[in-house]
Amino acid sequence: MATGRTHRPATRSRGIPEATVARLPLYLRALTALSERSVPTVSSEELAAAAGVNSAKLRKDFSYLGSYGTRGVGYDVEYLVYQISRELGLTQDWPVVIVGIGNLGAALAGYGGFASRGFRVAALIDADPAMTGKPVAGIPVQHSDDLEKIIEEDGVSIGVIATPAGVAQQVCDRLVAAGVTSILNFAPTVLSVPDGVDVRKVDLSIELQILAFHEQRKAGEESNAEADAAVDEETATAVAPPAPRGATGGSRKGPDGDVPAVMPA
Ligand SMILES: NC(=O)c1ccc[n+]([C@@H]2O[C@H](COP(=O)([O-])OP(=O)(O)OC[C@H]3O[C@@H](n4cnc5c(N)ncnc54)[C@H](O)[C@@H]3O)[C@@H](O)[C@H]2O)c1
Repeated sequence: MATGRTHRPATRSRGIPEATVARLPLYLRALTALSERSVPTVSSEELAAAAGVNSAKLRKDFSYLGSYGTRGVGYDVEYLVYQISRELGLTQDWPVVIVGIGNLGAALAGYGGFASRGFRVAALIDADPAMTGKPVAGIPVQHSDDLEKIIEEDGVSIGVIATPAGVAQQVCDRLVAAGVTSILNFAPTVLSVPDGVDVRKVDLSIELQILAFHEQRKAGEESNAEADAAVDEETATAVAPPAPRGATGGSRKGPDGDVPAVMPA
């Protein structure tokens, strides 16, 4: 089994911080939408809002690209699309293999967003012999015995793992040994890779768990607020002086006669 770290240093060789690299796809997505609407320029504030990023952070990020915009005009949308695409290495075609063509792998194979962003699905690989030759999203599935040959022939450097967790490390090791240097891992397990190999992990259940945490906290805040209001109300009732007899609207008739009105909290 391969050993080593799964993370790169915080900055890349060209001095762009990893956090900035992680935001570039967000800018690109927002800019692509503007470009499709033929919007020629955009202010840092507008683009930051569209990308869900703080505008000062955006200006700092763009300074790493050498892009400063024009005062009063903003950034040239088409040029920024080109600059960010170039920085992310999207101006070239990236053949990708997907390993594990079950529910998830098949859905990923059919996802048009890969191709439109320059990621060509070069091969679909699965260990189940019954799937060999069957087309998924128009691509025939190939058997995992041929994994090394497929990677070499297609010059693949990016592999997507959508196998069960128990075999993910073994699949990862084979991908890496065959020359893959970037892995997108959907299996719920931590992969160990040698230096020089990048792993990105996608786990929707972790995202849901984080949302659950926030939901719980919001619910806690609401019930605390309700409890506080109830305590305030009780305190107010306890200290409220009896309403003067005969005060209009300040008393109501109960079965035992006049009942003191509750003071508003
Ligand atoms: N990250 C996420 O958000 C997310 C979401 C859904 C599923 N998953 C994970 O993705 C993986 C796949 O889920 P699924 O629902 O598609 O499962 P699935 O059982 O439908 O598909 C798994 C596929 O992997 C193949 N396979 C098994 N061993 C293999 C090997 N050694 N080499 C190549 N192929 C192999 C199987 O034949 C099968 O076709 C699981 O690990 C699951 O936990 C992750």
